[in-house]
Amino acid sequence: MELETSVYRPNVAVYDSPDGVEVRGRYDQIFAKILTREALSFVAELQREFRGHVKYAMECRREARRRYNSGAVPGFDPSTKFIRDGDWSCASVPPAVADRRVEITGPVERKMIINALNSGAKVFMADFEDALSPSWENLMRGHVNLKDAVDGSITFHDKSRNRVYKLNDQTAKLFVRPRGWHLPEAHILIDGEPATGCLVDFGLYFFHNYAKFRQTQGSGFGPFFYLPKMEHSREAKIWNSVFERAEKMAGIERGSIRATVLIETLPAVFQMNEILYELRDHSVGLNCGRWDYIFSYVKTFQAHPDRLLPDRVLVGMGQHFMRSYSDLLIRTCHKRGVHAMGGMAAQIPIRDDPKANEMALDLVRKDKLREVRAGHDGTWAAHPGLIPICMEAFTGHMGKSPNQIKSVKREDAAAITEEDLLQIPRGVRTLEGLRLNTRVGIQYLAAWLTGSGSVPLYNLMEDAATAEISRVQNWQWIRYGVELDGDGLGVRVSKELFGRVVEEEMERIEKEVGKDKFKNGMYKEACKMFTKQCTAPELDDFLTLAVYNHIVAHYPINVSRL
Ligand SMILES: CC(=O)SCCNC(=O)CCNC(=O)[C@H](O)C(C)(C)COP(=O)(O)OP(=O)(O)OC[C@H]1O[C@@H](n2cnc3c(N)ncnc32)[C@H](O)[C@@H]1OP(=O)(O)O
Ligand SMILES: O=CC(=O)O
Ligand SMILES: [Mg+2]
Repeated sequence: MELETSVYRPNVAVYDSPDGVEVRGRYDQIFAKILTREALSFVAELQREFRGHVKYAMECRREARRRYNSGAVPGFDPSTKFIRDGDWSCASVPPAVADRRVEITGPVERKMIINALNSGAKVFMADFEDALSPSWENLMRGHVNLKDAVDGSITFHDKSRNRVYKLNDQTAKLFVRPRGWHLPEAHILIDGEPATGCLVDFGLYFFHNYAKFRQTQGSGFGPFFYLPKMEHSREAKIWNSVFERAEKMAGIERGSIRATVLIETLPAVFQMNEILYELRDHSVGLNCGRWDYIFSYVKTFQAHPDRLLPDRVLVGMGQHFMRSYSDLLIRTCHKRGVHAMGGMAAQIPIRDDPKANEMALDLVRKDKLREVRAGHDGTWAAHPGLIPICMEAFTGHMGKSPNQIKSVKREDAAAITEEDLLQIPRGVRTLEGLRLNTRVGIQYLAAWLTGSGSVPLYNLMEDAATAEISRVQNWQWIRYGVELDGDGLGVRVSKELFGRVVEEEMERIEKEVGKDKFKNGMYKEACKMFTKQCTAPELDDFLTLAVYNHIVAHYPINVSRL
């Protein structure tokens, strides 16, 4: 089916919502097929059952933050040592997803979904998180797209190129990543309060797709999910209960739903066993979400001026704290019988410069070889053009084995300590680092405000996680007036210096994107927001949460009911 959303006609119809549920987003007949009374009732049930738990978990995050801000550092929890030391395993891996050597990721856009499913990757992670700007239109179209993808009818007609896209006979297995616990969905009010974004994402997707998915993709299992940005196992416990609730509603076996948790916050690295334990009936492993992890390192240590990061480009997987995290993740997953997934190299193909392209591909190749040799069972690709390289690295090492869960134990990683996981990254800080953060942060935010959650910038993939690093690093450097020691000039970062950098980088952006795009895009608004966040006395928790209201579009309702 081709997706054609209706032309907006104000106030002609409203969604058929159950009691206590108010949909404030634009009405569209196509969206109404997703926002059915039954599906909304399911979302409302989830919201009512779990909102107290979610609020408590968010309060615990704030409490932990207060402790870190008073000088504490995260570490292993003595009270859950029995879980770390215990002899237990997760449920066995469903055959449909035993082989996950290359997974492609991307936002839930129609053409991207078709391209990703056809890409030759084993898995496609359809993203409502880092790669999506969660506007009402993006979210609802995303659900329509996923439903069409799961039932196999999805097509897309690119009119400018007169090209029709449809699914191949063989496609990647679909995983869906709902938003993190922290993000509200302001277009759906439940009992007068914005719904929890991830419960909307999960609830709508699950409700409409579980039956078909299990039949066609999961060989009796599924649906499959990726779970982002958790900080503690109590958050995994909520997800486990959500899954059990959904399985009960659907009348399917407990343990049908499976999820891979991204370890992408610093506190969560100390909770990997505990997270797997909570989800042991529903787990298919952990993934190294390296970009959010770096962001989280800065956020966790926002009040620790002795733990400043060097230039963003220097914080890679070669840093001791990053390597330790990846090694410990592999050991933990394999001990518990599940996949240890690698992460995303940020390089993407460079079409107009063969030499630069070869260098970019070589960086990806090296990153993937490092991952597979370390024992990872699979990895992420940001772009279809990277899949052959990722495949080659993983297949070259693993051969026909679907994964390395049983063959690579990494017992040596048992010796990794809290100090290893927290070791301060090494490297210099430069004015160019400050400039690049500023240029990337502003352009990313401008894209996000106008509906794109992942964009190519300076030949790299940028999304919410990578842009967060730019924001918090600028904040940290300004807050502590750090010396730019890589320039040899002894310059310290100040609000004044940052102000000049912003002005100059805005001029550069205008030159690079052209006057028209600069005028019609939201660069000036993005600049204001980004500057405010970088110079705020208190660090905002999330870039996207702080500016979310700018993409909320409430439509008046109740004029007539169809
Ligand atoms: C830190 C993290 O969370 S990582 C996970 C979240 N981030 C992501 O998922 C980012 C995914 N990647 C992307 O969004 C894109 O690759 C971008 C934005 C970086 C670059 O996209 P583009 O500028 O469209 O790339 P480009 O023009 O080279 O695309 C060429 C073709 O590949 C397709 N393509 C590019 N990336 C993807 C993808 N990830 N999935 C499916 N198709 C893709 C394009 O749709 C285009 O298709 P077409 O030839 O049929 O028109
Ligand atoms: O979600 C992935 C990350 O690196 O962040
Ligand atoms: Mg992430």
